[in-house]
Amino acid sequence: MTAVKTESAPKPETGQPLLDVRNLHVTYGSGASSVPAVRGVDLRVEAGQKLGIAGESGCGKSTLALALLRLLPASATLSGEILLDGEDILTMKWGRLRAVRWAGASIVFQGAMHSLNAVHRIGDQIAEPILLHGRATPAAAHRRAGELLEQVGLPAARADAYPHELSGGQRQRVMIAMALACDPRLIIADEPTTALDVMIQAQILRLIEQLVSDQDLGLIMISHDLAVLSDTCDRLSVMYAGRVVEEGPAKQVYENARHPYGSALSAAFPRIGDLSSRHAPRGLPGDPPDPSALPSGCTFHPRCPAALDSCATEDQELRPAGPSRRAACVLVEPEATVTPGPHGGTEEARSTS
Ligand SMILES: Nc1ncnc2c1ncn2[C@@H]1O[C@H](COP(=O)(O)OP(=O)(O)OP(=O)(O)O)[C@@H](O)[C@H]1O
Repeated sequence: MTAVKTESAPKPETGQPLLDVRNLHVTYGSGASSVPAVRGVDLRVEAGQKLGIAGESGCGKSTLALALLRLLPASATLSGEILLDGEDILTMKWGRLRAVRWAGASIVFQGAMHSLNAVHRIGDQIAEPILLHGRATPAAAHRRAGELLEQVGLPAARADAYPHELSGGQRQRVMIAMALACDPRLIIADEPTTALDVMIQAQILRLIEQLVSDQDLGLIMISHDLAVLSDTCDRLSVMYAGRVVEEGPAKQVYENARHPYGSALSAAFPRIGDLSSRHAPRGLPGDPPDPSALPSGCTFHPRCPAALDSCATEDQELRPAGPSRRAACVLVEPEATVTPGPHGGTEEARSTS
């Protein structure tokens, strides 16, 4: 992985956020076969704030999550800034980066069975980052592992179990305990409830919410499911083809997306128990583009039911779309709403008030 410095954006006037990502680009490979997976993403997370990142498979969400802690393979080139408490992760020396991983920010990956080591007891696995960071003696680290298990709703005695002795939901709780082991300020959860059944999914989401609020942590939660994110998070960023195309307060983005892609994604993911006409599930035809062969103009235009002729040639930047909201669509004005139309298209309603 290569980090390339680019020109800094101006510093905000107000207090420094916990995480401030500026103009982040990630490209896999080089030359004609390069894959621009993340293209100029800006994000901010304050302590105690929960940011959801939504988008279909292939939109660059996991690449973004891994980039935040420089966990990408060597073929990835990064540029921009990732300021965690004001320190740039991209230019950090290795020693400092090792200290920041787990203790500054930690990641809960999807699929706990693959992330846990099958041949080690879970208590040892939770204690490992504590020992690696020299935070405690082996005995104290194991005591702490038991406390962490209790914090995530498991008996401390489960520390002696192997991963295969636990259910999927219990293993995900272990992953969360491990992520908390070195008292990070930011948790990045990449599809933390994928592959869990709906009841367990809800329990894990409530657990994450509780821990984040009790410990005043920042949270980035990644999912393709806009309904889940809108229930859990304060703000949402919707990604398409490596870019954020819409951002704003979570419930507003879910209920009344301004970008036709946000609108289509919210229609595709109804809330459980909310299959009213407003949120009857509707499929979004087609697939996100191959990042190595992006369409011209707005990358969503080939799938967009509201596309104008100009969308095939003119790219759109994020623009204000209401208080604390932005969207990258030519149809969007601060007072405008783009709502799903009766046939799966979108209708634009501009308020004159
Ligand atoms: N190691 C890699 N080398 C080359 N291309 C990659 C690599 N990892 C991911 N990509 C490509 O980068 C793009 C973004 O992938 P990424 O996994 O970040 O998307 P995603 O939105 O997280 O999707 P998913 O939810 O399926 O994980 C995809 O086109 C993917 O094929």
